[in-house]
Amino acid sequence: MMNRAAIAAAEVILEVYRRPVVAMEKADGSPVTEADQRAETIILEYLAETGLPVLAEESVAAGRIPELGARYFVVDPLDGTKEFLKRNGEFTVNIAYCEDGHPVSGVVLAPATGEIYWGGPDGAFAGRLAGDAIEGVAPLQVAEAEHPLRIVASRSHGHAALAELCDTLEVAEDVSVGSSLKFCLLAKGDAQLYPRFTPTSEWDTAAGQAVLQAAGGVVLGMDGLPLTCGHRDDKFLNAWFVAAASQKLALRALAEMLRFVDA
Ligand SMILES: Nc1ncnc2c1ncn2[C@@H]1O[C@H](COP(=O)(O)O)[C@@H](OP(=O)(O)O)[C@H]1O
Ligand SMILES: [Mg+2]
Repeated sequence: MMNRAAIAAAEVILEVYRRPVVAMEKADGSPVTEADQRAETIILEYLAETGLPVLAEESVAAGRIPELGARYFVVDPLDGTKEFLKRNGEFTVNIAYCEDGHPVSGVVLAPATGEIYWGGPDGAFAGRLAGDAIEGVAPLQVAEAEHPLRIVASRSHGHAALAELCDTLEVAEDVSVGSSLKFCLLAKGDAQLYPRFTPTSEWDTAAGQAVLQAAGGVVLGMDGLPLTCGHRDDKFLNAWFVAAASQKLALRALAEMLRFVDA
């Protein structure tokens, strides 16, 4: 059902993507487009069948914050709006299902390329959209190889500490990519580490986290525990985190990242 909702949202996003796009500015200064809003409306229609609350980026921006119980969805209808506006294809539809604050399952779909990644208790999978169908479905599994280490980072939100971390951890290659596709690169074994030094919201990470966890990876906050959702008092913002192919690698990176906290 989450996959169907994401596919329907992707169709609307592509329709907008094919014509000249006009960006508006949200209250927090970040860009939003007609695609973000229309995609979210469609996803909410699909998820309404479940009767569960939905924490969704554009609804929250408009002041519609649901009362979250133990089970709810977290939605970013268009993650990587900056990449969407740059027309580089690196934007995604994200839907996660959470229980007791933990992302349990999720889907990340890149409309421009048709790549779809999903994961949950039954494992993690990737495929490619062919109309409404998904073809070439294959299981996802992280690749833990620690040397050479491949690191992924935000294309639009870098941080000075990243260069130093790359030196310390003997990183072979660093790849920049927009949006939650970074989690998917780890899930499919193309990279091992995604350290995030700049803020994100829960809807930017929940679906990618579910996919990565289902593929054998981890997403840890600075306390060394898996990231959790539903933090209304923090305005649903995540602090720094690290996503990695293994717990061991995540903890090694965290030890380095802690040196930069408040630096
Ligand atoms: N200061 C900030 N506070 C909260 N989230 C931020 C932020 N700066 C960037 N982000 C988030 O980072 C996302 C993009 O990630 P990346 O830089 O890895 O591509 C954006 O998603 P949207 O495009 O959905 O707004 C946005 O939510
Ligand atoms: Mg986002």
